[in-house]
Amino acid sequence: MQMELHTGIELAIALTHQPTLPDLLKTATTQLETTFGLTHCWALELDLSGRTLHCSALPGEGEFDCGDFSHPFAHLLQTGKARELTRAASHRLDHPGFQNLIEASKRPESLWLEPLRGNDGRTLGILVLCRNAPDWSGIVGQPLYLGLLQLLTHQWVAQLQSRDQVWQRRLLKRSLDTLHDAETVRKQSQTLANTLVGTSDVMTRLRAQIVRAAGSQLSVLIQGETGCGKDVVATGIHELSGRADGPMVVVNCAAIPDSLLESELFGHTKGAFSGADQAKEGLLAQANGGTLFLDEIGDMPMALQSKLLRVLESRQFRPLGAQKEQHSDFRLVAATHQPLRQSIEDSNFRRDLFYRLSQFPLQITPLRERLDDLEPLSRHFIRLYREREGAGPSGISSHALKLLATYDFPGNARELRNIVELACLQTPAGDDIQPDVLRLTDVFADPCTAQAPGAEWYSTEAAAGSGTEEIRDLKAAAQAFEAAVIRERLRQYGGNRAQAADSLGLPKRTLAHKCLKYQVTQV
Ligand SMILES: Nc1ncnc2c1ncn2[C@@H]1O[C@H](COP(=O)(O)OP(=O)(O)OP(=O)(O)O)[C@@H](O)[C@H]1O
Repeated sequence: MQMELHTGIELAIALTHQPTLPDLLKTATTQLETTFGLTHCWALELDLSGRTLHCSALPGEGEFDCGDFSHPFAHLLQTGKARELTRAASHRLDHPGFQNLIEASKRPESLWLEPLRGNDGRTLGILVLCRNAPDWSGIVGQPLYLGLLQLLTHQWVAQLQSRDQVWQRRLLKRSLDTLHDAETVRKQSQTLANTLVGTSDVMTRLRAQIVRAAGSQLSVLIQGETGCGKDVVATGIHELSGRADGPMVVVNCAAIPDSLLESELFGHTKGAFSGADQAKEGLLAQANGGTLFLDEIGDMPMALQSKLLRVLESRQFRPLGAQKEQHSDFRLVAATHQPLRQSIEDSNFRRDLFYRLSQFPLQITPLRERLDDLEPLSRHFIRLYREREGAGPSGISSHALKLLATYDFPGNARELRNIVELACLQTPAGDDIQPDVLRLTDVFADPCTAQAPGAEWYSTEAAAGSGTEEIRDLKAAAQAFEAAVIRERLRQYGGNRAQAADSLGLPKRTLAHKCLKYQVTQV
């Protein structure tokens, strides 16, 4: 009796000290084997779904489907009653998993199958006791055996409960993380809304995407029509990123002549080529620790595209004339108004570079497809005008907004800004902009066909000094004049940009950029 008590206490201590359920089951089965002289003891655990019994100690799969009555465990779980299974009976069952268990138990003479339930009523699993003697009454009737089962089920339930708690905690943490993530995105999107204005659904989604892009190190490719805000988006990415304190280096690939673009990007040593009197640090090096924004990437010459691809793979580059490679840690943002997939088809853009650039693609919807943004954008441009000029209209009337909504804005937000600024000039300070001051034809349109009131001030005659009284914004007038000259010259050369550029003393690339900027597309 003393001996039995001693064994019982030792077993109880061992069972209560197991940190996990597998440890508990391993200890319990080993203790049962040694205490009751069993050849084997297996513990089968019912999974969370309640459909499968698992026994990790068994070789092979060790899984039993609770709906499969070709093994005895399904029946046992259904009745909830313990029973003996003789060797003869066990041989008749041809379930492969069960035969595997019999084999691993060295084909014992008798098995005792004990279903286990917790005191909270849930089914926990099954104990399989094996020995080479019939008649289990000497074991399963013993108080030590019954006490052990009670302790085992108690500990088993406790383990499941703590596993549930860990699981619950994990679930809670995951949902808190998601909430926290959503809150960060919401706050940063709100900040971004001060510069990237718009209340349309697409704009709201775009801002959230920008925040996510900013939080990653992925290369971003921004695509969208001219004037739709690609620069604003690129700046937003830089400013919301961890590199905001570093430099943002902007390169307009369309504005720099082909022959200079490579040395501008990579830099050069002194004497690397004729005219290189001084060594010059390239823009790649200058972007170290910050963001490199390659605008109009679609205009990058093919030869340079291969070199850029190599830089993007290693962040290593060699300045022209240099012996050694340099390293620059920059984050790349690229933008284009060109349909790059078409350029790839036309063999003007490298497919591998496209995939490298567009790890995080962002598409900006044209303004005409997000008319909800017209009002907030117009008010934003009026505010900017007032801040710059010190006075201006207080807002814009609903009729004026209705008129704006009828226009399709080929020049997108840039064109809206020009229209609003021109209207600001003609609206008394403190009033609202009215429809009659909205010039809804392209201010850079052909002067010969322009319908807008006052359009004549930017005809080529303006250059001769006549009709300039109405000019209130010299910069806009000068740009309009430039656009008119380019358009005329292109017409003169039948659309041949090389000849038109030559006749104006401009590199072809500069002319191309100006055409883009002023939307000179047809001649
Ligand atoms: N959502 C916006 N909120 C506030 N300003 C905007 C927005 N979109 C564009 N703008 C303004 O419109 C003008 C043109 O924008 P931006 O230069 O970013 O366009 P872009 O797509 O880069 O043009 P391009 O194709 O010519 O390079 C800028 O003055 C910019 O500040």
